[in-house]
Amino acid sequence: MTKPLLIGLTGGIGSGKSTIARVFQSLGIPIYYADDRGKALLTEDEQLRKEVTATFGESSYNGDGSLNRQYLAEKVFSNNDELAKLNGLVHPAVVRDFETWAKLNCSAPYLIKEAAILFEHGGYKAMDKNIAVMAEKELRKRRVLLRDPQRSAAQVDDILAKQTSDNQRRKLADFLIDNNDSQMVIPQVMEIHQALLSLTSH
Ligand SMILES: CC(C)(COP(=O)(O)OP(=O)(O)OC[C@H]1O[C@@H](n2cnc3c(N)ncnc32)[C@H](O)[C@@H]1O)[C@@H](O)C(=O)NCCC(=O)NCCS
Ligand SMILES: Nc1ncnc2c1ncn2[C@@H]1O[C@H](COP(=O)(O)OP(=O)(O)OP(=O)(O)O)[C@@H](O)[C@H]1O
Repeated sequence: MTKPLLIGLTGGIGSGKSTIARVFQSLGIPIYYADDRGKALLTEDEQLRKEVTATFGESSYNGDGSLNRQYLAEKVFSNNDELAKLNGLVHPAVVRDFETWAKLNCSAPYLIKEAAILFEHGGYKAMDKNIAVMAEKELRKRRVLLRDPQRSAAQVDDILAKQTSDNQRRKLADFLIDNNDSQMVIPQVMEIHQALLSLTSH
C-alpha cells in the first residue's frame, strides 16, 4: 500500500480553515486539527503540563485541571518571546502526536493537517502539498469577534501581527481557497480534492 500524501491546510486567524477542513472531512478525508490537539496535549501530557507551569506559572491551569486558555492567550499573544516559548514547548509534542496519528490513518489517499501556523515555522516543508484559505482581514476579524466573545479586538490585532502575510501565503501555497463571502467554497474544495486524488492514483 502506498503512503497517503500529507496535505497542510492553513490560513490566518478566522480565515475559515476549520470550517473548510470539515468539508474535506465530509468527503472521508482524515483531518488532524493541530491547534485543538495542541491544546489537548497541554492538558493530557504530564511532562508538557510541568514545563508550562514552570514557564508560565500555576495560573496556566484552572482549579479543575483544565487549561486556562484566556490567561495563556493574554500572556503569549501580546509578547513574541512568550509566544516563542510556548511554541517551543507545544510544537515538538504536536509533531510526535501527528506522526502517531498519521500511521493510524495510512489507508486514506491523503491526510490533512489543519494548523494556524504552518508557513510561520517551516512546518509546511514536511507536507507534500499545502492549501491556504484566504479571506479579507476585516471579514476575518468580524468573524472571530462573533465566534470568540472572550477575545478583544486588540487581541485579534495582536494575533494577526504574529502571523504571516497574505502575500507569503499566496507564494508558499500550492492551492488557494477563497473564503470571502463572494465565492462558494464547496466547488473549490471538490476541485482540490480531485486534483489530490489524481496525484495519488499515479
Ligand atoms: C495560547 C492558547 C492556549 C490560546 O487558546 P485559545 O483557545 O484562546 O485560542 P486559539 O487556540 O483558538 O487561537 C486563537 C488564534 O490564534 C492563532 N494562533 C494560535 N496559536 C498561534 C501561534 N502559536 N502563533 C500565531 N497564531 C496562533 C490561531 O489562528 C487562532 O485563530 C493556544 O492558542 C495555544 O496553546 N497556542 C500555542 C500553541 C500552538 O502553537 N498551537 C499550535 C499547535 S502546532
Ligand atoms: N464562508 C463563510 N461564511 C460565513 N461564516 C464563515 C465562513 N467561513 C467561516 N465562517 C465562520 O467564521 C468563523 C471563523 O471560521 P473558522 O473557525 O473555521 O476559522 P479558522 O481559520 O479555523 O479560525 P482560527 O484560526 O481562529 O482557529 C467561524 O465562526 C465560522 O463559522
